[in-house]
Amino acid sequence: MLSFQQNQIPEFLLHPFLLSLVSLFSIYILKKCIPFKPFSKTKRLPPSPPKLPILGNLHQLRPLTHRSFQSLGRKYGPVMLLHFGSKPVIIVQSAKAAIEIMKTNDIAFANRPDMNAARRLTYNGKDISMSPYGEYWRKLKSVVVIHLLSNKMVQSFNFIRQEETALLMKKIKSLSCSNSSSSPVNLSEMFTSQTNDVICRSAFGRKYSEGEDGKKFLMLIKELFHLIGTIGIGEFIPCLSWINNVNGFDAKVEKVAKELDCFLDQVIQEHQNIINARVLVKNDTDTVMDESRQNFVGILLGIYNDNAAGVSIDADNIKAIILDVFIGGTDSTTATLVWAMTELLRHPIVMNKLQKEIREILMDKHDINDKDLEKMHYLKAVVKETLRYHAPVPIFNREAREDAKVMGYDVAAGTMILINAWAIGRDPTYWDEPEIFKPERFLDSSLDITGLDFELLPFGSGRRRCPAITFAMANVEIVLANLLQKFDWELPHGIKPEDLDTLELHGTTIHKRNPLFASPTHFYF
Ligand code: HEM
Repeated sequence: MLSFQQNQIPEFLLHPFLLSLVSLFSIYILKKCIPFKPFSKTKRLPPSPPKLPILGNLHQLRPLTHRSFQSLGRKYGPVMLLHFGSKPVIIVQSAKAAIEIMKTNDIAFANRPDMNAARRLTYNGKDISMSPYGEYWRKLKSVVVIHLLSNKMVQSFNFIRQEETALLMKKIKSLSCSNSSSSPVNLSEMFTSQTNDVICRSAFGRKYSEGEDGKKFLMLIKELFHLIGTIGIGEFIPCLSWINNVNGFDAKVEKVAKELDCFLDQVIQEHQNIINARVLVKNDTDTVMDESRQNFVGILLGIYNDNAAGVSIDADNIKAIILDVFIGGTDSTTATLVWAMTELLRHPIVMNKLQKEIREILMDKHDINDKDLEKMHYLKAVVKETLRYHAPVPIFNREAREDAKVMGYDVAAGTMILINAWAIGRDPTYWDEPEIFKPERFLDSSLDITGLDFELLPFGSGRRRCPAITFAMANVEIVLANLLQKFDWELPHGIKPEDLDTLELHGTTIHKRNPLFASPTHFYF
């Protein structure tokens, strides 16, 4: 995720020099020009750690924010009030409180916080993830849910997943044959390119991993991730907003936004040209539309050209939706695959049990389809446990549209809400031995990941939940099933399973900090 969650505190904000500088000036500025706006004294506010003037509680956060929140929550409870500079932020870290946000008061909390850089990068919030709740957002989300990511559409992209996974297996096989048996392959790198290729083909109808244009686009997406995950200091401390200008952050946002726009214009124009040319040659609009509507851009252009009442969209909508697909889909899916394989390598008994299930169901069948995956209950349990234990989007955000109450506390309109799905997934109130990776916990359980069970929220819940659960899971499952059917895996250089690191890299999506290497041996069946 969705990487739209602006939860990452920039490192420079935590730099000791800046902290002391800001603290020194803070009392002066506080007296002179910053009228703190506390909620009314008559309101019942959530517990809150002591805060500094100007910085609020920012100095108490570390780059792995989900872990900072969890440890503060142990002291201050599952609903706590922090201040990011002058901005009040409520941190939610229990399933009970999450229900009140995303079920009981879903509409009251259906906005996203408005952040300058993210807004600029998403066509002024014309995308789904940033746009405020309302008619416009509803229209866009229904376009995506009905036309791009419905079960039928996800099924129709099965051939893309199969082809790209087959290529991945071929690559691994050739590396495992050419190398000595102990030579490891970089699974992190391979998952990144498989996921990018599947999303590119679904979105654009072709891959962009080769060729100069494509490489530039993938670089731009990388920069986009970085910028969206970094909050300019001025968002929380308005009197320091000039820093974004001086340090080049604003200019960088502008440059990336323009270059992405240029690239997407080109892609849309190419698609429109194909549609026009085919109309001229065949003069058979229906056939032309059917052929061109096999990828997201084609489908969206079809809606744009039809201009049907109620679902009309403009060119910026198309571009913003496509960006959402990349921002939301690439990093989170890759991270899920890397964490799943990491845990399987750390737990050989689980890996063997999963291999047994997959090989028994498939026998000597090479191509794995959605029907085969349906039968793989242990695989589904492994994926759920991965999403619980390593929620790829550990924190997602909302904003209160009106005054509301959460667990008896008053929350003022405009307050930012951060839901720590990672901490909820490890809460001992709901989970037996939460710090242990144990897929068996899901075998006799009806808990699901679609946002109905609030102790497990990898995709969020309520109106703003992720629209791509089926799309994302289909790719994760097909890759894992193939990897484990076709290869046996071990850790390189005699690393013991318990010594494989699970260090995290901070960001909106939590990746494994060090790339995952593992040694494959081809399994003949
Ligand atoms: C394992 C993969 C993924 C995970 C863990 C994930 C997680 C999330 C989360 C936690 C949210 C916020 C939900 C909320 O606020 O309640 C979200 C929203 C979203 N995701 Fe995903 N996501 C994944 C894959 C994808 C993919 C593949 C796409 C697109 C093809 C996508 C598109 C979106 C969009 C557009 C939103 C915004 C929805 C809205 O604001 O209404 N995600 N995702």
